[in-house]
Amino acid sequence: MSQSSRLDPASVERLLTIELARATERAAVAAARWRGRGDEMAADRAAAAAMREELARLPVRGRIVIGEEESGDSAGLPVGLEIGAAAGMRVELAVAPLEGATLCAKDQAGAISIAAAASSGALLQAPDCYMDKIAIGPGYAEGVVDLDRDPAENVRALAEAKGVSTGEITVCVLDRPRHAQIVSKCRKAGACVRLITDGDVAGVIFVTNPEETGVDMYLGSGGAPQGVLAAAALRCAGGQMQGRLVLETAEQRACALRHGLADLRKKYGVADMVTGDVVVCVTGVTDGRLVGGVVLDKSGIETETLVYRSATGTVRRIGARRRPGALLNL
Ligand SMILES: O=P(O)(O)OC[C@H]1O[C@](O)(COP(=O)(O)O)[C@@H](O)[C@@H]1O
Repeated sequence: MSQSSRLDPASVERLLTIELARATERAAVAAARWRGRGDEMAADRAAAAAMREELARLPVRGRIVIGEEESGDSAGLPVGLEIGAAAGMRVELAVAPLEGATLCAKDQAGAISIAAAASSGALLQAPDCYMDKIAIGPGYAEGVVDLDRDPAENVRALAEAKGVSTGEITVCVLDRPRHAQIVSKCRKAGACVRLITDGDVAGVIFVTNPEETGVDMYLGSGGAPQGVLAAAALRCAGGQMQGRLVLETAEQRACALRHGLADLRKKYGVADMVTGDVVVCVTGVTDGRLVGGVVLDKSGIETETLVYRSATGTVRRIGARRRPGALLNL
């Protein structure tokens, strides 16, 4: 009998908090070797291969539901891949071995490695399309902001709920031409807009800790798979999020239907995107407001990882230091 089959699901889930951290740590270290080298693909590939090796050791029967689109790379992490060492509990995995590949390639702040594990059927199988997103942190009444409201109205409602002026609200937005309206409306309402060039998973997660990150609200469209990863973190750390798929092509619509998403205009809340308990790990690749980046030097390798667990709402910050050369067997 394998070890995992002797463990009850709750114990497996607790074990996953550290085992999953190993996977994001290892991917982050692999990606960090490519920081500033201008090669996004190489950084992506290195992170995926490293994460795959570590996920293969998980004491579960895992299946990737959010991952890479079919790349044909045998070391990658495509959607549908069955992975894990044991024949025990079935687990769904959502992964972005390197989220913010451009940030990594340019050695800019905010590149992370992220993975989430949940029980079978718990994660929304978002197709590879955009998602319109709005998110705020914990402690507010449900519905204080809404995806279908004007950005200025959302800024005013959040300021009122927070008991501050709109000038004290900071909205994080991906710096894209498609967001020009959102940016100008938020600014006109008096809010400060923090533009990020990439990495909206971290952008959304910022709202869970406004004291540290300075971000009260996230607005705009980014990847739908990234939306599910961010929702998983919010399921653990608290906060509200709404997301709606932006299905522009017939292929994307067909893919959504194949994944069982019958209502293509549905506004998903956190609990719709992640319906059960989840564990989420985020390791920094480059320095960022959420986590510090990998430190690689003669004396060793340091990583910083945030580990979120929805069952208890625990958020751990794990700093790890390894001997030089310990890279391949973290
Ligand atoms: O660059 P686009 O097309 O606006 O897409 C936005 C998406 O790209 C990212 O900025 C980076 O994603 P990658 O790491 O896959 O390049 C995401 O965080 C975001 O959801």
